[in-house]
Amino acid sequence: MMNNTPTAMTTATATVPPTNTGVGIKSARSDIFDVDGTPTQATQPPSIDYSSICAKDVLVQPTAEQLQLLQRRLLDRIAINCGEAIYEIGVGQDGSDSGLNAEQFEASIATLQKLASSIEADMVKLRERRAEKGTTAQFLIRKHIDTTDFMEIRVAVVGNVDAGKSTLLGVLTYGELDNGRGHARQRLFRHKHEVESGRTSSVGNDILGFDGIGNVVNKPDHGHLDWVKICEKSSKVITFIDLAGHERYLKTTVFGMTGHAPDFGMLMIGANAGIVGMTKEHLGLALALAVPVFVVVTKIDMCPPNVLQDNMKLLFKMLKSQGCRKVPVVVRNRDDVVLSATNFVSERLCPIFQVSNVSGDNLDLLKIFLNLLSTRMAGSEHLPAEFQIDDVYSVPGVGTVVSGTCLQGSIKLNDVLMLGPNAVGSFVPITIKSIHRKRMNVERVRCGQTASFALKKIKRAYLRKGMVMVSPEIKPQACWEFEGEILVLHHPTTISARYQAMVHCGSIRQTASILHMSRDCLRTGDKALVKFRFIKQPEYIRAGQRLVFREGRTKAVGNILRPMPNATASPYRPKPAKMQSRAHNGNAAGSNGPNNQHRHNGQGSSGGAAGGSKDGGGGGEECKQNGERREGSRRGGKRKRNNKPQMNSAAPDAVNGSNVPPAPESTPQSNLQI
Ligand SMILES: Nc1nc2c(ncn2[C@@H]2O[C@H](COP(=O)(O)OP(=O)(O)OP(=O)(O)O)[C@@H](O)[C@H]2O)c(=O)[nH]1
Repeated sequence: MMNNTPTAMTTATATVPPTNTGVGIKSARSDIFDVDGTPTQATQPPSIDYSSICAKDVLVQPTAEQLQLLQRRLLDRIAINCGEAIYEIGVGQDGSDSGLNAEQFEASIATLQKLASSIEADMVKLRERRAEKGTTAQFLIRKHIDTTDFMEIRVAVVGNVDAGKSTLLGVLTYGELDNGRGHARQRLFRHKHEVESGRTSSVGNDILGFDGIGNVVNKPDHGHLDWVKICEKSSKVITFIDLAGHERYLKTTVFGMTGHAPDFGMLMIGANAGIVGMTKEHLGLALALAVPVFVVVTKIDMCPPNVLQDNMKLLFKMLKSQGCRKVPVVVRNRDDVVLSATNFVSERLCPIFQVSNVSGDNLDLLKIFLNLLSTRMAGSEHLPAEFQIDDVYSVPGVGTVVSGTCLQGSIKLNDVLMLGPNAVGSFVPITIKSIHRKRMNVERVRCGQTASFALKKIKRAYLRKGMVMVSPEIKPQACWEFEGEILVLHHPTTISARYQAMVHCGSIRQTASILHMSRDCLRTGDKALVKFRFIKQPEYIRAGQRLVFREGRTKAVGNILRPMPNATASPYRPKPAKMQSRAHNGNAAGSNGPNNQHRHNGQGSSGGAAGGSKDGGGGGEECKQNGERREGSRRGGKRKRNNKPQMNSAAPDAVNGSNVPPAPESTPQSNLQI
C-alpha cells in the first residue's frame, strides 16, 4: 500500500522523507485519496465497501455503481476537509505499478471532470508525473461555496524586525511589487507611529482570497481592498495575522500566536540578515504551540549568493536541531509545492521558499502553496459551540461587538450563548444580534472560522479579551486554579513555588502563580507537573490546551492537564517572592522596555500583572505604550498597585503551605528570581 517512490523535490542539504503520493497515502491532508479508494482509516465510514473502486484504472470506464461510490467518496472527503479534496489518478492499489497510458489517462480525467461537475465542484490539475506504467496526476477538487461562505485559513506571520513581513503581505494582498524602500508595506500599517517608524506594533489582519481554481481574487480599487468583495468571490480566504518583529512587542506577538488560533506559522527571514534577533524566539513559540511552520526567505534579489548559501546552511541546522526536529525542504518548483502542501500538517516537513518582494521571484510558488493549505480545525461542527474572544469594540450605532475564533461547533444569528467568565467567575446568557465574517454579514459561523458578533444588551465594560461565549449545553465553569505540565525552555536560575509569570492560553493573558510543583525547583530543560493559580480572576480553560508561561526571557511551555473549577477565590495573597527580590535588588522600577537587562528580576511579573489588571491586555496594547514616557508612568502606577493589599488573589494553601513544598535553599541569585 505504500509508495515510497523518491520524490522530485529538492533540498539543499536534506533529502525529502519518503513521501507517499499514491494509494493509501498517509498524508497530512485528510482529503487525499486515490482511485483505489483506500482510505485513511480514521475517516473511513465502516459500513461502506470501497473495494470496487480500488483499481488504478477505475475512472477509465466505471460502471454506474462505481460512479455512485466514487461520488459518495468524493463528497465524504470534501465534507471532512471543509470543501475541497485532492484526487490522485493512475495509482495502483499497492502503488507499485502506477501510471496510465495516454488513452486511459484522458478517459480518467474526463470521468473525474464529470464527477466534479455532478457535485458542483471546480477541478484543477496540480501536478502530473511519469510513473512506471504511464502517467499519474493530482487534481484539486473544490466545491462551489455560496457567496457568504468560504474556507478560512489563518497564517501567523512572524520573524525578526525588517525581515519583510509587512512588505510580503502588501505584495501578496495588493498584487504590486515593492520598491525595496518600504512602498508595499505602507498600506498595511494601522497606526501613525507605524507609518513613521516602518515598524509593526500591533496584531494586524490581511486577507488573500482564492477562487475555485486557485486564482487570487484580490483586486485593489483606488488603492483599497474591499474585503466583502474578496470574500464573495473567494472559495478560500487566507487571513494573515501580521505580528510585530521587534522584541519590544513580544507580548503582543505571543498573544497573536495563542489568541488568534493560527493554523500555520510563516516564519520570515531576510536573506542577508539570516537568523537574527527574534527569529529563534518566534520559531520556538510556534513549535511550543504545535503550529506547523513554513519559512519564507525574503530579499534574495539583494543578497550575494555566498551569503544566501551560508544563511541557508544555518537555517537548515536550526530546523534539524534537537529542539526542532524538522525536515527542511527548499521549494523550487510546482511539484515541490504540491508535495510540501499535501504533506505539511502532520509530517515534520518544513517547506522553505526563497522569494523577492521586489523582483517577484518565487512568489507564484508561495501563492500556490497558500491556496493548498487546509484548516487544522475542521471536524468539530457537531459539538456544542465554543467561541474565544480576542478583541472587544464599541461600535457607534451597533453597540458592543466582540471578535474572535469559533473553536468548535457553529453559531447562528439569535443563538443564545453563555458569555464569561466575569471577575467572579460567572457566565451570563447573551443573544447574537448580527454576525460578520471579514466585514461581510453572514448568518452562521462554523468551527475554525473567525467572526465578529454584535451582542444584545451588554455593555462593553463587561467584556474583556480572554472571555468565551459557549453553548449553554457546555455548562461552563471558570477556574482559579489548574494543573499543567510544563517544560522550561529558558530560565536564568531556578523556578520554585510562588513564582509568578504570565500565562498565555488561547486569548487568556493573565499572571498566574505556581502553587506547587512535582519537583522542588525547575531549571532550563526541566519538565514538571505544576499547579497554577490565576492572580486576578478565574478563567475558562480546558484540558489539552497549550500554554506559554513567560516573564521577560523566562519561558516555559506546556499543556493544561486538569482545570480545577472547585478552587475558590481567597482574600489572601502570598507576597510573591520576586517582589521581595526586586526590593532586594534595588531594582524596584523594573522595565517593560526591550533593553532592560533585569527583566527576569520582576519586570515580567510587573508587566504580567499589568496585563491582567488591564482587562487581559490586548493585541494593540503595546503600541499604546510606544513612548518611553508613557511606559515609565505605567511602571510607576504598577508599583503603587503592587503595594496595595489585594483581594481575591491567591489560595491560603499557597501561604500556609500544607501541600506546598518548602522553598528550596536559595542562593542569592535564585532569591532574586523567586
Ligand atoms: N530588496 C528587497 N527589499 C525588501 C524585500 N522585502 C522587504 N524589503 C524591504 O525591507 C524593509 C523592511 O520590510 P518590512 O516589511 O517593514 O519588514 P517587517 O518584517 O514587516 O518589519 P516589522 O514590521 O518591524 O516587524 C522595507 O524597506 C522593504 O521595502 C525584498 O524582497 N527585497
